[in-house]
Amino acid sequence: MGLGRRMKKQGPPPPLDESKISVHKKRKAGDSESKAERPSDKKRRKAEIKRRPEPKGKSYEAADGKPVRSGSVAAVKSANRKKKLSDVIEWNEETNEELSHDEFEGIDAAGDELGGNSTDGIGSEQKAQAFDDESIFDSDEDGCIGETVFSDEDISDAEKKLTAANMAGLSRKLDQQKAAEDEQAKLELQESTLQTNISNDRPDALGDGEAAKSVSGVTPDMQLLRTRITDTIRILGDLPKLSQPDKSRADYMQQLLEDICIYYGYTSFLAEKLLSLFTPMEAFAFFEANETPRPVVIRTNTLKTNRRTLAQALINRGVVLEPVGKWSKVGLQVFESAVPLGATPEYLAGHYILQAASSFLPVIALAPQPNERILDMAAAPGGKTTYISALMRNTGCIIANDASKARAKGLIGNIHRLGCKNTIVSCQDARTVFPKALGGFDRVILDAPCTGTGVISKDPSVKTSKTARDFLAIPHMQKQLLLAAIDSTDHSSKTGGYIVYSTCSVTVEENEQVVQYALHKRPNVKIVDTGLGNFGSEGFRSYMTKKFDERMALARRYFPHRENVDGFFVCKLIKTGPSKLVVGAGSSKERQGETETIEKKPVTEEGSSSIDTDSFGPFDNEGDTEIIARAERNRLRRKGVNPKAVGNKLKSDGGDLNEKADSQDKLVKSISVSIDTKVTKEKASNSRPVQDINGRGGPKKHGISSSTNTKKARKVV
Ligand SMILES: C[S@@+](CC[C@H](N)C(=O)[O-])C[C@H]1O[C@@H](n2cnc3c(N)ncnc32)[C@H](O)[C@@H]1O
Repeated sequence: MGLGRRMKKQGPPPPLDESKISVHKKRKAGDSESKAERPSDKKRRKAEIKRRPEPKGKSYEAADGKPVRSGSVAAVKSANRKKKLSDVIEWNEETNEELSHDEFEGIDAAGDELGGNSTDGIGSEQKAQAFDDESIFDSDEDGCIGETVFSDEDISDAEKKLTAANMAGLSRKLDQQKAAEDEQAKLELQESTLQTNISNDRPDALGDGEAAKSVSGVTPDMQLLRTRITDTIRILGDLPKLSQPDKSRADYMQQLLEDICIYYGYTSFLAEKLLSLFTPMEAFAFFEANETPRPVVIRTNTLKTNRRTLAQALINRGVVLEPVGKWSKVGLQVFESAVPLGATPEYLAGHYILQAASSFLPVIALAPQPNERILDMAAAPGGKTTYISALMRNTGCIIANDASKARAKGLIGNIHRLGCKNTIVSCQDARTVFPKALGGFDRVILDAPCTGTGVISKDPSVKTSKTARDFLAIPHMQKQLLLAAIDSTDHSSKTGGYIVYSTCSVTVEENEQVVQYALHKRPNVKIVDTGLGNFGSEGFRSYMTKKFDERMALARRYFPHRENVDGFFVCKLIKTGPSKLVVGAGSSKERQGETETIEKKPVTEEGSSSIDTDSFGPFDNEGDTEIIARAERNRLRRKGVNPKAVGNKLKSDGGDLNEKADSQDKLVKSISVSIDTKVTKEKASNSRPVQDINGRGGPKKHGISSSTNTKKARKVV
């Protein structure tokens, strides 16, 4: 379905709350947009609170741990919104401080933009630095020096003009929003009058009255079911006062679980897992948020344009949009579009990519620097790869890997469309290839394959398709991938040594537990601040009976009902020493307490190398020829041809294949040499050791000839 049609059908998505509450907008008293939105928000909250009678003096706990008035999801939403408001204001104020003196100052060359300090480090000092970097890396003026930028900051003339042009669309959006809210308030009012079982102080959510019969029928009455869900949540919020004397908390939780499964269509396995992450009231808000689409967001490709120019071009085509929020200077939120966003001339020219807002965050946390070697382990379709490339201004080298051939095609398409020239695509299982064939990266991003519990609004099939087995197999793979990511990182990188782990899932098994496992297996890494400020919530330090590393709070969690973005987890690690591999359990080496270095650190010109040549070579041409000939015989057999009948030809083919392999060798060698030259030139300015794309280089004194490297490159690239 085209985007335009989707939006027409569903109406405009609610804007990212965060974008509505930036300090800038708050301060602008005359801003019609912020003026227009606040009363309607208030009205909705009022309507929500009004329709649910609250027992006097009772309070529930919101996510921030502060008590809120009981009885309404709106109360939790409101409390969370307030928390977010204060968080964002705090963040924005901090950021503004940074911006006030240097946002657009001193930019006289594209590279300078990235030439600042690393965002990375630890603690508050690091945080401040990270904000600095945010303002440096993520700015709009890339490649468009001298032009006014379209940004959230007070470059108001440009923004005013743009907003004026956009005004009609934005007010239409507000009208629609208001109509939707009125409709919702009406529905909720009707719903509250239907609460037949709240005739006294103790709602009978577990009773077998009419309501219970209606919801347990073949076609349950969804309205009553919803009412029972809200009643149960209310009771769970004040069990001593509201519960029936003979019913326990477990009874109510069981009822809630069953009702949620029926109402929203989850398997009880998944509903229980998700329910366990929140208070019942917040869980309800989460399940509700999964029923509505997140805002459509596009990311400006700063390799080709800037946000203001892009916004203007799209507005001229009838697109209603506004900046995504203070935290990004490249995102635009689209409310309405007269044209399909995936087919505009700007899209085809690579001026933007459709990308969920939360998917920007791992890249911001990665904070790539110019001229670095970066590995994107699971890259397709390339939203993050292309963002990294833009932040590096097409310098250095990104290895964009994905195990899926089909998805890699999309990745290649995006890389070409967006004009990324510092990227090499490989299609391998990252668990086996890295760091065996390639290692020593300055930074590694692992946006891991996951169950997708953060993107249920996009893919509702997750509600029923994920089984207990998935929650064993997928975290297992994530753990393997994260260890490979760590082992592929150069701990002695002068500019980096960082790993970012992210998923679009909200479960603990795929997030904190995976990171905890990696911390246990690799004591040479520790968690550092993501540099994402207070946007999002802290990672869990404990879950049920499990306790995690104290620094897990530095990881960030994002939820659809809190930040109005896809559910996401982002954790940043720093590698402090080389990886050691304890050889397989029970092996003689382990018994002797020996360890083996597996990190493929780049070979420096001066010498020191940690390369274990035995583990990946040498390559055997004769052996290869035999394997190729055998494969050919099998292929012929499958086609029904007797290999012996073409025996002689096959022999000569063997020769041909040898020649082919040789000529391929030459070709790859020349590619390798040209990349070598590129990396050498770029690295020279950083006076870093010369490397080839394998992360190695230098003279043969380490026992690796350049042709060996070439063969390895051929295997991977
Ligand atoms: C969450 S998606 C990545 C999205 C991507 N980072 C982006 O921003 O566009 C996860 C990807 O991991 C890939 N994948 C799954 N198993 C893998 C493996 N063992 N090695 C490398 N990639 C893998 C999948 O094909 C999928 O494209």
